[in-house]
Amino acid sequence: MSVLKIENLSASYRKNKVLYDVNFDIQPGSLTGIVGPNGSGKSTLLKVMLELHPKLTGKVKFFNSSLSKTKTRVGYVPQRGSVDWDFPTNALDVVLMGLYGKIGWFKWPARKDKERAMESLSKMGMADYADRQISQLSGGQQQRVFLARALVQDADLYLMDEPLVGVDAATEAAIMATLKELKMAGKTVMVVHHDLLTVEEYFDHVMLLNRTIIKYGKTEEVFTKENVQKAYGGVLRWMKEA
Ligand SMILES: Nc1ncnc2c1ncn2[C@@H]1O[C@H](COP(=O)(O)OP(=O)(O)OP(=O)(O)O)[C@@H](O)[C@H]1O
Repeated sequence: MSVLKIENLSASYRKNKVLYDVNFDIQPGSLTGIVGPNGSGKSTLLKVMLELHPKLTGKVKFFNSSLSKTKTRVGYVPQRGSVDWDFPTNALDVVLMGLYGKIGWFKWPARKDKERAMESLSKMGMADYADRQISQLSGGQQQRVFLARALVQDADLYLMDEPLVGVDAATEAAIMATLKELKMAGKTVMVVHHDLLTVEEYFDHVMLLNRTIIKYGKTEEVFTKENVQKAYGGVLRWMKEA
């Protein structure tokens, strides 16, 4: 069973081609770190797959089908900075949005939906903040609310854009524990990640990206000095020698 298969994908912003010849078939049940230098197209890759930005060429298949037919099985955690946090809503409502695919946009959430959303907030240590306006949460708390929203959706594939950026050590540990639980439950998780020092500890698969796939596969096979330097243009000092 294929979870996410990409063929010959390319995309651009106006005339600036930022992704070309992208091909991969994600290992089901894997926890993959998407790693590459700034501007290498990591966020764009997620957005194009999720049809938030148009592709120029290529095929994107979720569960051997289209995104529109599999939407409730795909969870997305966007970059925190890409969201309007002044939007007047509270943490619980943000989490309830994760259920809308299932309960329908114009239906009032039932008590059990609220209970599920509260459970998910509790799991991320955010139950006490359910009624708090999202603009009044710290960055790390906002990130936890996003994770709670993804969890309540109970998707089979999660795409997360830098969930660990700007969070403290406790939040990072809580988020990583959650991602590992998702993996243990048989879910597939892909995470845009910046910290090369934690790649081996956190991810069983790595996708090295620099406008195209430099290498994708098991961490121990792919995350080598040679491949990482290829992805980063050879300017990177290999951290293991430091
Ligand atoms: N909305 C946009 N309009 C025009 N160009 C864009 C836009 N968003 C991204 N780009 C450009 O596309 C390229 C890829 O950007 P993208 O955000 O996908 O990279 P990234 O790997 O996620 O970067 P980072 O690690 O800095 O978050 C960059 O050169 C960027 O400047």
